[in-house]
Amino acid sequence: MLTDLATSSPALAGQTAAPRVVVSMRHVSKLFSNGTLALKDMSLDVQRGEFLSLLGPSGCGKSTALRIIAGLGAPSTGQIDWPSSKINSKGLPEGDVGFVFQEPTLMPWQTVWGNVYLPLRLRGVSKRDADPAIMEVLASVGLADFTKSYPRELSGGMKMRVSIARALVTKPKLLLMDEPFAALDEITRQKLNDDVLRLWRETGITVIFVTHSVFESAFLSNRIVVMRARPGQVYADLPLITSGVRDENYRTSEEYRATTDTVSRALQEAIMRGAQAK
Ligand SMILES: Nc1ncnc2c1ncn2[C@@H]1O[C@H](COP(=O)(O)OP(=O)(O)OP(=O)(O)O)[C@@H](O)[C@H]1O
Repeated sequence: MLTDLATSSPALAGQTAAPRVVVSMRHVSKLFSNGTLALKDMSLDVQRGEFLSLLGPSGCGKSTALRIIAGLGAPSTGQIDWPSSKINSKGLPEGDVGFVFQEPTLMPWQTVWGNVYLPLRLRGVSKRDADPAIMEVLASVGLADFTKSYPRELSGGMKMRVSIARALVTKPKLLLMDEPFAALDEITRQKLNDDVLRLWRETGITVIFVTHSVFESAFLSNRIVVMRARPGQVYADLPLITSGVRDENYRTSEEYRATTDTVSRALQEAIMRGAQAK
């Protein structure tokens, strides 16, 4: 029998309430000052507990959409709504959003502990009070034994784990990830995919994950939003159903292969539409 991955998540199993919208893009367009229309009339409701991938060709506006959701850029027209969050004076849900970029952007002069402390320090939390949360999140990403290490002593994958821990230490409701594993080798990438999926299941956090990779999006997501370019828009919105846990066996299953076929086709169509609009 087919089961939605979200309902097989222990963190979500007890949540019987109707899905709630965490963030909503309403007719968002973005025209940059150089005349590039990066997004045109993009609307998207992200439901609580979803693992949603934004997939699309280079330049279709994935990062622009994510940055607008994060408040790192304003829409030219349209708006972002946070129906289930308290909003601060800047129109943002204070403390409710974590961001992981493609580059880990760690402070080289700080230890792993010090880097993960940053968001709590900015909120005025003392080192002593912050320590339990930092140790917990570092354990959850497998770095409990590296608290005193400096970034230069870590591998690329470990640096990315620090970046994820830093984004999670404030326990945000929504985690935004912009091609976080694109620069990593395939084995490290698969391991981090497993870890992110486990963290998602354990915490019930909502994730928006930007990627170019059909395989990565099909492995991780329970919803894939395929974007087309020129202008950036939603081309297809694909709910993903899986019969069980997404693990090593799933990677080689017929079900995964069929899913990647479907997603690849949608992406090819989206690319063709973008090319026709050139
Ligand atoms: N600050 C900016 N000023 C002008 N144009 C920009 C700016 N940022 C992005 N763009 C343009 O907007 C379009 C969308 O860019 P964006 O980075 O959002 O795409 P993307 O889908 O994330 O691409 P990629 O997958 O290659 O990272 C591109 O044409 C890009 O050149």
